[in-house]
Amino acid sequence: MTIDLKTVGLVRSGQTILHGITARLDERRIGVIGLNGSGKSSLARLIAGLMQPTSGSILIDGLDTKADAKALKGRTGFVFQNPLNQIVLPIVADDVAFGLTNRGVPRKEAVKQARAMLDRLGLLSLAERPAHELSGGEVQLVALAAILVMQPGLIVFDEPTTALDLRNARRVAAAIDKLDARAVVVTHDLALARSMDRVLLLHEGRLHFDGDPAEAARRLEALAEVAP
Ligand SMILES: Nc1ncnc2c1ncn2[C@@H]1O[C@H](COP(=O)(O)OP(=O)(O)OP(=O)(O)O)[C@@H](O)[C@H]1O
Repeated sequence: MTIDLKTVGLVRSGQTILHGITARLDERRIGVIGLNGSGKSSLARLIAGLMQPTSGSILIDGLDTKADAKALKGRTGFVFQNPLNQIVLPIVADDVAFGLTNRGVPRKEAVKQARAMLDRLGLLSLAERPAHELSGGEVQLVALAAILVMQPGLIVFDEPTTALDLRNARRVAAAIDKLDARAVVVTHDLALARSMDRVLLLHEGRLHFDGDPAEAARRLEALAEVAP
């Protein structure tokens, strides 16, 4: 799967949030880092097709996120920064099955697939638990299960380890590492960023650096020092 960013620009409420971002991404794990407000979440949402660019275009395997939105539906998953917003049904297994039933898979089969996915992530013990009782780390992993069960080719994560302790952050990082799907990961977690194949560093809506993860992390540290 290739993500082709072609001079992607985004203007919101008269403010330019992204300035002509161009990159052709073929790697399996793409990190996106930058200071607060640099445009990371906006870029992630554009790649996932949740918003449309104001100028330029984004092609996923040659399909335009704007013109071919219908064809791309279901191919890309998005894991939100606060995955509690993503949970719609009270019991974990039903929630993980929700996307499948929505797609027309019979409920029994959908729940079976959901339980298998929870099992794969080592979360089967959570299947019958009320979702609102889960810890932050468990919610993050359940949200990931709900996306994975849909078998998207690309998963976009918006700060997946924020608010997680080291153990759960590592579990999420390991789950991302094991994915069959491609991943775009927005993160402030430099250990997670360093584990990616390629990292985009955004600064004030511009692509400040694109390439080696360790170098991207070093450049971010340099930006953090000079930032007011
Ligand atoms: N709908 C909007 N209207 C106006 N400005 C917006 C809108 N959405 C985002 N912005 C602004 O765009 C800039 C980039 O926001 P974005 O959420 O993409 O940054 P980010 O790099 O993900 O930040 P953070 O690390 O704080 O989550 C910010 O200055 C933000 O205030």
